[in-house]
Amino acid sequence: MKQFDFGIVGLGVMGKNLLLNMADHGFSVAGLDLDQEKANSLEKEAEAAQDIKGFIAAEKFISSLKSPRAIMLLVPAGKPVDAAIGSLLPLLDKDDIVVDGGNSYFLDTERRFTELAKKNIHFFGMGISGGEKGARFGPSMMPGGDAQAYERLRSIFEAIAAKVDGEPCVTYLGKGAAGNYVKMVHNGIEYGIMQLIAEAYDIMKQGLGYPDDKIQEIFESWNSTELQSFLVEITGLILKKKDEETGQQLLTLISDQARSKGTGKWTSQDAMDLQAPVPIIDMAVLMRDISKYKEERVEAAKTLTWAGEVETDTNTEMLKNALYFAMINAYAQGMVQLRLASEAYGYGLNLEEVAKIWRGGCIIRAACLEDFRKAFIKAPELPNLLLDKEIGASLVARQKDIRAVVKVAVEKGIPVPAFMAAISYFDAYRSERLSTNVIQAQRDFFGAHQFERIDREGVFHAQWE
Ligand SMILES: NC(=O)C1=CN([C@@H]2O[C@H](COP(=O)(O)OP(=O)(O)OC[C@H]3O[C@@H](n4cnc5c(N)ncnc54)[C@H](OP(=O)(O)O)[C@@H]3O)[C@@H](O)[C@H]2O)C=CC1
Ligand SMILES: O=C(CO)[C@H](O)[C@H](O)COP(=O)(O)O
Repeated sequence: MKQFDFGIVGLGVMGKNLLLNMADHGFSVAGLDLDQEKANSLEKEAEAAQDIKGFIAAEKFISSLKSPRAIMLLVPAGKPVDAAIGSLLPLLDKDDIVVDGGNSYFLDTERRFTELAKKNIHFFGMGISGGEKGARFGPSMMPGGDAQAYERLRSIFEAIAAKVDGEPCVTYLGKGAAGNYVKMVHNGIEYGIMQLIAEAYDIMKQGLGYPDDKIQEIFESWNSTELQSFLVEITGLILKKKDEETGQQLLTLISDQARSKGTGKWTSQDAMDLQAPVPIIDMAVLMRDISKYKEERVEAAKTLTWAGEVETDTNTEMLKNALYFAMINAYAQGMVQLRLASEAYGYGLNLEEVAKIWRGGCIIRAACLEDFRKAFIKAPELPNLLLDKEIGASLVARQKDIRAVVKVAVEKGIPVPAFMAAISYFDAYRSERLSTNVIQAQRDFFGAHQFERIDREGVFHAQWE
């Protein structure tokens, strides 16, 4: 039987393209997937000269690989990785190498390393970036952990990696789960930049009222300036794409509910543990979260209306109103967390009672807690205090003042991140439509992650170029 140099488990977006890339570089490769169609499509897409075979039976796949074996997992992070390892493990031999090329949580990688080491199997995590095209024609790869095992595979990875000035975009990064950790933070930065681009788009669209073709030209031109980057480049291309059926700009038909797979959230969570402030990444994660509250946003848009132009200066009365506005938003956010925690952990919390006992004695006691209590008596299932008629009206009446305070603070260079977070949360929550459709389009462009549309049911993938 033919013996292959390298095997990949999971023939989806990344696995299939990495195998084709390896075959381009003269390696003989085999792939395993649970789905016969995917195994077939791998062979169909290969060129005659390429040495590629697809399998759906783990035994045949494993016995087709040269020993000691080199196998990479490219299956979704979490349980599928453990399931894939579980199915391979009885078939592996001492000194075989298993590389997890997916976006696994770094502590899962540490655990898997320990478990596989007991069986004398080398295991290491290697984050991979570049999406579908990167995998096919040259990704950036971030290995860490077992340095000797990496060394055995280095020539393959260096051959298939992207090159800059002749240097491959892959190098051993450090011990343990360093590879997955670096890729996690890469994705956190990715989230931050995608959110910033979406905001820049929104400022041009809503704030300056530019037509779509002008915004497209601006993004395209920015890519020839100091902003040159993959994400700016693809945004220019995304804005160009017309929907084949309606002839409209496809972006405007994409749902603004942004999906995510976890790496951005983990970046924020671990940054908090390390006391590493990453507020842009935090904001990017929470904007994807807020985007999910579509029904509430549509509802809030009806009552929490914009109050018009703001003052150019501020005074203590305005500051008092701004502080009240921001404080109410802080309570509203905490109450939403309690409601969700109650559902998730089965606490059976009654938020009216929480508001009641917080009215006195505790550090956050305040006159407004009586208003919250009344709001929850009126509507025990109230999803967010901002949706209460009286509370909402009290915020609408004060919004000009917090906007003025933030404006003055920004002009004078005074850090007011909590005031900014309050007004940003309010504005995001009262947005019937957010610019997170840009994020959904970007995710589909680079990673074939698919998107929902506003004019029909289902999930879609576009050929963006
Ligand atoms: N798409 C992207 O842009 C990028 C993805 N990644 C990461 O790479 C990994 C793979 O992503 P991607 O290729 O997009 O995912 P896909 O969902 O496109 O592909 C995963 C494939 O793995 C198969 N699979 C799942 N479990 C097993 C198993 N036990 N044995 C064999 N095959 C299995 C799936 O089959 P089935 O569908 O039938 O379940 C599917 O074909 C993930 O961790 C992802 O986060 C990293 C960088 C970029
Ligand atoms: O790793 C990637 C890109 O570098 C993947 O495309 C990842 O899925 C992106 O994260 P998310 O799906 O949460 O937007």
